[in-house]
Amino acid sequence: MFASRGLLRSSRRLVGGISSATRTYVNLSKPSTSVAVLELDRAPVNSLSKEMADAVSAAIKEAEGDDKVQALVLKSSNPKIFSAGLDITEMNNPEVERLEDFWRSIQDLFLTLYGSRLSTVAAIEGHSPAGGCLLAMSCDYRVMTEGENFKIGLNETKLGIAAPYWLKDLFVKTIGNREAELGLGLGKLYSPSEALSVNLIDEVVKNEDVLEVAMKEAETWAKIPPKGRVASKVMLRSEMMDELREKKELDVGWFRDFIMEEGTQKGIDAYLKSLGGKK
Ligand SMILES: CCCCC/C=C\C/C=C\C/C=C/C(=O)SCCNC(=O)CCNC(=O)[C@H](O)C(C)(C)COP(=O)(O)OP(=O)(O)OC[C@H]1O[C@@H](n2cnc3c(N)ncnc32)[C@H](O)[C@@H]1OP(=O)(O)O
Repeated sequence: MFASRGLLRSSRRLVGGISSATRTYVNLSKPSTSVAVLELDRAPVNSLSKEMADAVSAAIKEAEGDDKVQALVLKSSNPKIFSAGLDITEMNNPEVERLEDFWRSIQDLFLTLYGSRLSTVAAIEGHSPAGGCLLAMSCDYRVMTEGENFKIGLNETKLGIAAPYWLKDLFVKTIGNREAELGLGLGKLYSPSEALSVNLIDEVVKNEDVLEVAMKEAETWAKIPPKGRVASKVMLRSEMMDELREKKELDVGWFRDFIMEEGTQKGIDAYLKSLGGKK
């Protein structure tokens, strides 16, 4: 069971020290010996394009490459938006090859974050729909800023699309089957207090406290001896990860066929135009 690929990843290939390394779309820093902070920084809404997904995966691997680092806080440079989810423009009238590569990058990001040897704490600043919720649910602990207008959840059905089976599985694991049926079917977006009540998040805090609370939580996780902690994480997460690894290309095909359908394209186009009322 412990042989699950990905978790307990070798760090030999990876860059060692992290000193406020800044790269496109993400900022990686190490404010304490054992905790790294990965800031999502793709204006205006931290949507996940292929390049953004690749940048986040690379930064997680870089943090893992420092043997002293045991925990990672995932935050946003935007205090009102953690992540608006997948970059919808990637799915709007796409080139097929690019669409498939985009999906592989999203799969890899999920496998990298969900399977990280690091304890991961999401500091959810503001909105976190769909792919944003995926990022948050892939972490070990979730702290969200208060404000009932902020929303988190899986709203895919409202765009005329469906969450892939592995995201559905993650949702069920996080909030249970009945609430997932309601949440997925209705494309429900939860306020912080609602999200807390269904265990989609673990804590609601004041905006100004979110990073401090997340850092404190990360320090707590970082103190747990890693051998047992990582082995426990493998036991809890490897089955889902192994299944996706086996079905990766099948899943790419399902995604491509679903997105390329004329009806899906009409729905995505209409949704994109409604956003901000500008497109
Ligand atoms: C059975 C087979 C299954 C196959 C699987 C198929 C598909 C499922 C795939 C994966 C699951 C995950 C899916 C997703 O993540 S889809 C994305 C869902 N996200 C959303 O619905 C959020 C949309 N955005 C918003 O609601 C708002 O932008 C906000 C986050 C609440 C912020 O609001 P605010 O008022 O501050 O900003 P604007 O709305 O004015 O937006 C500013 C600017 O950004 C553009 N934008 C917003 N979100 C996205 C996005 N996700 N992708 C791309 N672009 C986005 C918006 O259009 C504005 O642009 P403009 O040029 O007009 O300034």
